[in-house]
Amino acid sequence: MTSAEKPSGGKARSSKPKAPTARRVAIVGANRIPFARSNGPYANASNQDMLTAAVDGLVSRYALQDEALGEVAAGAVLKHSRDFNLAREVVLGSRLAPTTPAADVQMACGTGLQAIVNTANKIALGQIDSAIAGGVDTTSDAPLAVNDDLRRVLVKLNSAKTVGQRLKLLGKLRPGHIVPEIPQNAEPRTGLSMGEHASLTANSWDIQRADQDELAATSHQRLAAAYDAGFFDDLLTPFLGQTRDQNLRGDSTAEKLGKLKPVFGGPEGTMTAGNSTPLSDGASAVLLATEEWAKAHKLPVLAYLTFSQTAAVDYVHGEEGLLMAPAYAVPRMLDRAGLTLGDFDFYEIHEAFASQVLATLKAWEDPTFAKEKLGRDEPVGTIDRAKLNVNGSSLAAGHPFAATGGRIVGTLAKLLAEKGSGRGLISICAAGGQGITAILEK
Ligand SMILES: CC(=O)CC(=O)SCCNC(=O)CCNC(=O)[C@H](O)C(C)(C)COP(=O)(O)OP(=O)(O)OC[C@H]1O[C@@H](n2cnc3c(N)ncnc32)[C@H](O)[C@@H]1OP(=O)(O)O
Repeated sequence: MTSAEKPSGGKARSSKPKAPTARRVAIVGANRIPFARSNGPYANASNQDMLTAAVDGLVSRYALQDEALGEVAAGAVLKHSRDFNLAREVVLGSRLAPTTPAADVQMACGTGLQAIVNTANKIALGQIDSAIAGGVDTTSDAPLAVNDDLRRVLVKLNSAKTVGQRLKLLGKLRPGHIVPEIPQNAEPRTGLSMGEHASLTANSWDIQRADQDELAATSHQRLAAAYDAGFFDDLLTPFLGQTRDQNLRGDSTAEKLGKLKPVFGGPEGTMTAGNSTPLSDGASAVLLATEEWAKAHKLPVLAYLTFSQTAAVDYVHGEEGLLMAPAYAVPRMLDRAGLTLGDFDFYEIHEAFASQVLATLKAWEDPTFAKEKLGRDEPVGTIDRAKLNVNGSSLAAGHPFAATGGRIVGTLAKLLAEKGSGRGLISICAAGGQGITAILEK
């Protein structure tokens, strides 16, 4: 080491450098605002407003006023350019100490869980002791961009030095320049919407309409029952008058859902507004820490985050469905954890579309998928449906993209805390052909 490389302050330390050690990562708490339908009660709320409400809900519940956490990590799928580091803006607008560092995360619908895993890894490696992680999304306040031609003129106008230069540039403006670029719920590389992609997958896996409607009705019924039982009382902060997820219809039945018209896949399609998630607004946040931090703050541990995995599929050149990456991520994660698909008390599979959940379950049960796609002699396994999304999921709650990970982690951590022991599996599909999964244990 040259003298210039020595740590400031003079002598190099004599003590042995510490090797990074894996520490247990505790889920200490979770909070979200009720989810709302697009252009509903949160139509005038921004991503910052909603995520700050979710974070400040944790601050109130766990007495974190002026607390400097190790990090806040969060993101949004759709966000304005003013929110370039949305997480940091949320810290500065919250009641946490402004000295809490913050990082922005983006992995489409995997954003919330990816933010949680990022901070969990830092806690495990001894880099931080506590964190809040989560996500937010609004389809009501989606950013509209000016089109490229107008942008070029405006940028040049900003640096024009003379009146003549400005007038010349203004003379280039055409009526078509004012047409904004509206964000599309579509894959940039295929131009197909998430629903159209899911419909192709539903056809290739032969997913029946009646099974999709049954799954959607169950999601509504279970979420309504969980609200009635008070399950969400300490997981939710009311926001703008909402105390429950606005999309929830506890009286949903497969029969009623069976009457809705197809919205994806043409007139013969099986996917409807009832068995697809609605466009939604909302935010969620999760408090993670070491066991020592939790103990020092006199906070009980709900559950531990023990494993996570990501996977991606080539939906552009290959035959694989856009939202099928969890079918690969889960078996990989099970192998790393030394577990089988049956070794869980709860399964939280994000319901982007009922058909997508059913296609994933079918892939895990399929010997050909196991052999040809996973290189396994046996299928991954079958899930006991009684343990799947026991308190409802995205079809009923709604799906503000980046907020779904925190909703699921909070729900599962509380389920495990109530049970007192056990293990839960989380699986989330994401745009871009990606998937992220995790295991929580108590
Ligand atoms: C992004 C990622 O990274 C990964 C992912 O998660 S992919 C998933 C991303 N999310 C999406 O793509 C969102 C997809 N959803 C949509 O685009 C829209 O919600 C949609 C096109 C499916 C429907 O939109 P819409 O037509 O505005 O729905 P909406 O008007 O609310 O409902 C249509 C009808 O169904 C009815 N309906 C909906 N849910 C019902 C239920 N549970 N029970 C009974 N009826 C129901 C409504 O009452 C309505 O009936 P009327 O026409 O008689 O009023």
